[in-house]
Amino acid sequence: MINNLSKEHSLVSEWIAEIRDEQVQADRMRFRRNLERIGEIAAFEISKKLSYVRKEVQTPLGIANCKVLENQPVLATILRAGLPLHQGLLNYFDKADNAFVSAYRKHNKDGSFDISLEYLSSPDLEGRALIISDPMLATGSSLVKTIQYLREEGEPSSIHIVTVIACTVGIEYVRREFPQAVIWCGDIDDELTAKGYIVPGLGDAGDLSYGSKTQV
Ligand SMILES: O=P(O)(O)OC[C@H]1O[C@H](OP(=O)(O)OP(=O)(O)O)[C@H](O)[C@@H]1O
Ligand SMILES: O=c1cc[nH]c(=O)[nH]1
Ligand SMILES: [Mg+2]
Repeated sequence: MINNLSKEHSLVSEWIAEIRDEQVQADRMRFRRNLERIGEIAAFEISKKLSYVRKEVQTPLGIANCKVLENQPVLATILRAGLPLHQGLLNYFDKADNAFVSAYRKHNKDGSFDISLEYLSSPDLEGRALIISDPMLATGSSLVKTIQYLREEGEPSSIHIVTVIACTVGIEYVRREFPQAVIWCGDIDDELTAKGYIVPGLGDAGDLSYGSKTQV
């Protein structure tokens, strides 16, 4: 299942226009904050799909019958571009547990690349709602490999994928591998370059958030 957060008119469209805009991108703080804001909106939408239990809360004047999350989700993200989006999710799911994975494109001499996964820090995922964020879903290889890796830490009760710009081919790959996962995206683009960049996309989300890195 796929939910496009800009299908309805909302501020998400305005923030996506800003993160795509090469002039606005010069302001790295705004770029990161816009990713974070989209994470906050995604958290609110996902929160409507989770389970709640009744809880009696003592107010200064009486007892209120409230609803609270039955279980806290696990928020996972992929270093490094995932960090601002993850922070947005964590701003709302403030009691969540967290998982971090390092996945990056290791470039070969012929211009092709493999996804290198070197670091994983995760709680037991058995029976938990897993919300995994990465702003760019291009070929889908990073997400697919990351989810395979994370599932070794236990089988989640549900998987939500939060991304900002998703490419059609990557969405299809992720859906084939994990038909049970729900994808939340900010916008969908159809084109992918031979080097795996989304067009029009926004460029390199990691570099735009944190600066360029030496080629690996
Ligand atoms: O769908 P895919 O084709 O796998 O591409 C998407 C991945 O590429 C980017 O990370 P990148 O490798 O640029 O690392 P970075 O976050 O350090 O910039 C992005 O944040 C995703 O993790
Ligand atoms: O277009 C793309 C593809 C992968 N990663 C990015 O940051 N941008
Ligand atoms: Mg990058």
